[in-house]
Amino acid sequence: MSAVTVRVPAKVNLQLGVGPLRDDGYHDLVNVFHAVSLFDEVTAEPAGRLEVRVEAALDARVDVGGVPADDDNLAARAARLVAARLGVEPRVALRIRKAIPVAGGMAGGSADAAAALVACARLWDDPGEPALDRDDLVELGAEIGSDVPFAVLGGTAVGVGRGERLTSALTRGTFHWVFATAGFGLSTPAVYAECDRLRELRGEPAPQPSVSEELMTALATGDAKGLGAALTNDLEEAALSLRPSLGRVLDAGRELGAIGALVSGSGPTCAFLAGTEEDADGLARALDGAGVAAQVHRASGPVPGATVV
Ligand SMILES: C[C@](O)(CO)[C@H](O)COP(=O)(O)OP(=O)(O)OC[C@H]1O[C@@H](n2ccc(N)nc2=O)[C@H](O)[C@@H]1O
Ligand SMILES: Nc1ncnc2c1ncn2[C@@H]1O[C@H](COP(=O)(O)OP(=O)(O)OP(=O)(O)O)[C@@H](O)[C@H]1O
Repeated sequence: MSAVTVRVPAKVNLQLGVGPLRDDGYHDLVNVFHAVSLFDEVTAEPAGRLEVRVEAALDARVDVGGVPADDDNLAARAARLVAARLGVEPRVALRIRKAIPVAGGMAGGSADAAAALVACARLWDDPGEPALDRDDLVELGAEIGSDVPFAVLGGTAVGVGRGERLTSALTRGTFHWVFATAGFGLSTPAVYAECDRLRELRGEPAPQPSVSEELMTALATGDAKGLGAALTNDLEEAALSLRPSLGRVLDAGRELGAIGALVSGSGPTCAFLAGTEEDADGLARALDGAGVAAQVHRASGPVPGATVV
């Protein structure tokens, strides 16, 4: 087989309930993932050895400077895992075209890992009698990072454990989003640590999170207003504590008509829900004009996970 290209979406967390810190350094979560139409592409092509090339997607003003173009890239780790599982050498050139903001809380690195899992399995597995199915790739993804399994699956899903044990959620229709990126990144471990610190400061025991019924009902009935009201993120306070300027971005989105607003995952990207596609277009233009964000993107969800194109 020659080259395989896989398209993979970004995510926003519709509910991020953070429980106690576990002995292994992770937190128990209730993590409602939602895949949105902001895509990276990974092309895998047979080569003499494992190589990684990272570039910004055409028309995307993504700064790829901080993304490793070596073995540390999560996509390279994914290629090695698939090769080990199939008993082949990881002789592949991975070309990553990024449109998902880097270190933005939208799981860009995890998305590339998921795309590489799917692409390398397609390159190396026996098409007649595949050794690895989608579920195996979801499982392999958990060895790379907590967000990787969802990027393989896509759609909307509830993640428990550290976010890697997934169940698809019922949704109706399409939701329209606007994303405001920041000119800086936030480190995921630093944001979780800040969440713990703030809780300790208040003497507040970490709650055991549970899935929001309001959220599930809004998703199942396609109720954008209900969804906007039910969005929650336990990491938001921590992200705002580390970067108070994000508060102004959230306020601007709300004032300009968003029906829901929150920090995406560990931030710093802020996510805004609009009632209709037209509303989202208007909100994106207004937010751009307000000059509070580095970049403003329109997207919709749910969309499928890593898919061969
Ligand atoms: C913030 C989210 O993006 C929301 O989906 C994820 O929880 C983070 O997922 P991720 O980037 O794939 O994170 P991983 O690579 O698995 O873990 C990076 C670090 O984040 C923290 N981490 C992550 C997941 C989790 N359930 N609890 C944690 O405390 C830990 O410090 C961990 O060392
Ligand atoms: N393919 C990749 N794309 C982006 N970053 C990568 C990749 N591989 C490794 N990294 C590293 O991971 C760090 C976090 O990048 P990423 O874009 O995944 O953050 P994020 O979107 O905040 O993740 P999450 O939402 O899962 O917490 C980067 O600073 C970079 O050093």
